[in-house]
Amino acid sequence: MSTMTPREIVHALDKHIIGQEDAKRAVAIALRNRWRRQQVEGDLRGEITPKNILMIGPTGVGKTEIARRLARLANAPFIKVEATKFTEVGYVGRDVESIIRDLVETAVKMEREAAVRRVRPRAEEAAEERILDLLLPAGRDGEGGSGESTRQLLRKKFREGALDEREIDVELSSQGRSVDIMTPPGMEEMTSQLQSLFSNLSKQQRKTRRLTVKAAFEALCEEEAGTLVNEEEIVQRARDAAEQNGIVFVDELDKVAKRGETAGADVSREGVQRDLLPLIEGCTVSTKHGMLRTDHILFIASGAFHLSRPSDLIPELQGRLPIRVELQALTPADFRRILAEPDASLTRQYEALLATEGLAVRFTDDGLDRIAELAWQLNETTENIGARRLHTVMERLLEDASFSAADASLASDELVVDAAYVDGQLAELALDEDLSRFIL
Ligand SMILES: Nc1ncnc2c1ncn2[C@@H]1O[C@H](COP(=O)(O)OP(=O)(O)OP(=O)(O)O)[C@@H](O)[C@H]1O
Repeated sequence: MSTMTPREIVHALDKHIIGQEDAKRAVAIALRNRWRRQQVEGDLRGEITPKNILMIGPTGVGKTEIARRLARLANAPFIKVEATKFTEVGYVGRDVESIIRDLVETAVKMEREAAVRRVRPRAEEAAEERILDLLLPAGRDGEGGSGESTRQLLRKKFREGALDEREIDVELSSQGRSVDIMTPPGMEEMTSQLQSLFSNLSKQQRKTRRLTVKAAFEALCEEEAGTLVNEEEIVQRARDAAEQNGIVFVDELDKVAKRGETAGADVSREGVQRDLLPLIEGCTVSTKHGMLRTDHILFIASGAFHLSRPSDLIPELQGRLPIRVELQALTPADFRRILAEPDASLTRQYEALLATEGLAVRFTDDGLDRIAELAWQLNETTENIGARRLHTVMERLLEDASFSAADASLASDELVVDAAYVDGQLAELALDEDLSRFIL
């Protein structure tokens, strides 16, 4: 459970998301409220339910990003779903309860990774012994002093990496490889039952494989870690994490809101809202890992609400999404900041990628201005896809450099991306509306 204060949370989000202060504040409060609830004693704690959030704003302005980063900060199980992907119960399609099943799966995966990290040192020790056994079969019989000293010598060599490339035969269990089973949508429960049946059947199989010492060590570490972790504990922790900490992001909620003029015409959309309601209000969902209560899961719904309004949602759902935040459309100035400021900003990513080829890319101030302006203009003239436009523009801008960076004959080992370079690469394309629709 995160103990960060709302101010600290917003500060941490600032490292990744430009602007959108209202939305950051809202999610920061929601996260802090979880910690607050844990401090409340007695029955009242169970009564306090999360205040779910409705984010309203055009596409590509950071709605998902804020929720995803929040979940990462809180180390909370997180899933994103699109409301339009679901169909009313009774119709062919995915039913909304699969959201909760997927959330638990995510939580199990997170807990398993954490458990494996915790037992890793012990797993490494055991794997090292098994490697030494394989390299020195005689040592296993305890040949006395000399065997032991050879073992120590090998151990030293192994730790120094001197044996990494040597090949050995190692016996590994083939457990863990899950069988993919296709069942019609809506039958996820059956899939998971069949899957566990098959994985039980394949459990005992062991296979000998020829691997390098390095690869064998990794494989043995995984196998040892598998025996050291406690599956029941993992599942229990995962269920707790999903119930108490889970965050579900429901995108495109506006698309299942009925519009005034077509009221009644689209029963199934309203049906999806009706099905979502119990999850948000708090119900029990049956999952592979047992029954799960949804009362304390935080729901963040989002949508552009261009054609419909939040008031077009069914009243019960409106009541369950009491916190409304509007995200602003991004300006060229925001684009410029998104390019350069976040911790892993696009410019930094390209700099790092091309640096591996010995090419130093430097973005000048006027270069960044120009990229931001171009991307913004393209959103205006073609389709507005928000900050996602920066990805396509940057890819195109640096395509030549990416292609030829590995050439030994490169004239210079520095590439200065200034306004002139940007214009040279993109201006012509950007002016041609038809062409840019396909390429940028
Ligand atoms: N305010 C912002 N600051 C930094 N990066 C942003 C911002 N807005 C969007 N981005 C970047 O743009 C991409 C798309 O944003 P995001 O997924 O949050 O869109 P969205 O608002 O949820 O849209 P949609 O409703 O279509 O899913 C992300 O990769 C993110 O890095």
